[in-house]
Amino acid sequence: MPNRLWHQCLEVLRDEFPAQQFNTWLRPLQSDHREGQLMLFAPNRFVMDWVHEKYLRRIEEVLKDLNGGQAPRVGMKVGSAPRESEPVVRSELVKQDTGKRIQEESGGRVTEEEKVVAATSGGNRQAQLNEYTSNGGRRPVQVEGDIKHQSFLNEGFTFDTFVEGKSNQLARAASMQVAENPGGAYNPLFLYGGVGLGKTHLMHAIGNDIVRRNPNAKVAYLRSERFVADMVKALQLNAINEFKRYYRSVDALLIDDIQFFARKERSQEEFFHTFNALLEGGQQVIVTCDRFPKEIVDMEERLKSRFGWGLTVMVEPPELETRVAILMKKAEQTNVKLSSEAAFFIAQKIRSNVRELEGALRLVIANAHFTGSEITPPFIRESLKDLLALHEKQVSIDNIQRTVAEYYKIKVADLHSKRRTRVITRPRQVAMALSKELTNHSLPEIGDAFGGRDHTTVLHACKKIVELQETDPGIREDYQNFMRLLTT
Ligand SMILES: Nc1ncnc2c1ncn2[C@@H]1O[C@H](COP(=O)(O)OP(=O)(O)OP(=O)(O)O)[C@@H](O)[C@H]1O
Repeated sequence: MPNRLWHQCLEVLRDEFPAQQFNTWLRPLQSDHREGQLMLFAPNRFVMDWVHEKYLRRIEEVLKDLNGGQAPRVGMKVGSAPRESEPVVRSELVKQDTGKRIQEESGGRVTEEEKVVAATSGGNRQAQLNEYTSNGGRRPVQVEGDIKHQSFLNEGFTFDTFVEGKSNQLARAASMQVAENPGGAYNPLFLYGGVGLGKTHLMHAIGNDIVRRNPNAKVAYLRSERFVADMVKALQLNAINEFKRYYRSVDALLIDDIQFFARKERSQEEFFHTFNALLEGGQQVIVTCDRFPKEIVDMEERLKSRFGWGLTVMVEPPELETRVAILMKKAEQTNVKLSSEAAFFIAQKIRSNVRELEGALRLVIANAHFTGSEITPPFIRESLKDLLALHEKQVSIDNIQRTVAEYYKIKVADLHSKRRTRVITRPRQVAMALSKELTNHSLPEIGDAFGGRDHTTVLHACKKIVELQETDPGIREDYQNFMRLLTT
């Protein structure tokens, strides 16, 4: 039966919850609606428990409203929806494979847990938790040769050296869980987000922690290009079976920047089978990417769908306090005294990503060493002169207007015009708020740049956008995208 009801419910929830929460917990759910019962399928036990605890009540309310005041019975299961009832939803919603297909592709063994939760009735939570424990034994690991794959891990990237903030809290917590219990509830773990935000760091931290807990664990870390190169070499040398055996023998496979698999069909195919074999064997897979799985272009649907079976978590750009904390931590690691005033000054100037933030700090420290100076805001301004000039040059009002117009598919001239329809005023307000945040122009200067508007109009726009970011997940997501587009 078509899942129109669930589709409509998702559309409502999409507007109610922040994009990260929606993408992590609600978007991956599949549904099957028949005979007055709506069954929701979660990719794993953890997601099921979380949804059950945090969102189910709201889901039921929305369904009731949408269904003319009559709530369907709602159940939850770990697994995939039967094929014929896959959701007829907007293309970007996750569409996953059926249990039947897994069975065929994984040689007849279904690995998912099929325990049903009486989702509506509150149920006995302890009993539920007890029910979810069976996931098959871990396959004994055989490793080819004596290659020490741990050596690919950067030992400096640990949980201890990773600074927690609102932007990475969930990703860090999930990563720590994976390190504690590899091959367990979050398999695969899919970490995504913009460049230089700590995805690789977290991935290594997991690998390092797995090895610390179990020195015999075989952890393979590699960037996706390396997987491709290894495979090509194996094909040339007629050694593809060894290649397969090797990658299927590890306890944890960590693949960085999976987006580079785009258009590499054979590699995707090979990875798909490796991936299945590992999940089937209870071995951990961790993947990082610069975007949400569904948004990766030129990647096979079945692979993208498989990424969503475990936990998909976004790493966001760090907010000011986290940037300050990161700088303090990095300075401490290099035994450099950095006042909070100095850290704050750098963090305010460099907003793009952590890699740039580190680069700026390195530059300041090196200059301080050479000149024997104290690290003060004027000294920092001088040391980072070129870098800041570059930033200021890049983020001009012009640039903001072009980016915003392109994003919302309107003309730059519309932003200057007197037109007051919603499709124009909202982007105009967003562009004004961005100009205030990212440039040093005054309110009257910004007003001038938007067709000679009064500075109070600019002020109103800035307030409005702050307000909307609190209440409208769509605007919040747009704004974050702009910050990323304009500052990285
Ligand atoms: N929260 C954090 N605490 C401490 N250091 C961090 C944090 N986030 C990022 N870093 C540091 O920033 C640098 C860049 O991080 P990393 O290489 O993990 O980024 P990434 O998200 O994998 O980027 P890319 O997509 O370009 O590979 C690293 O040196 C890392 O240690």
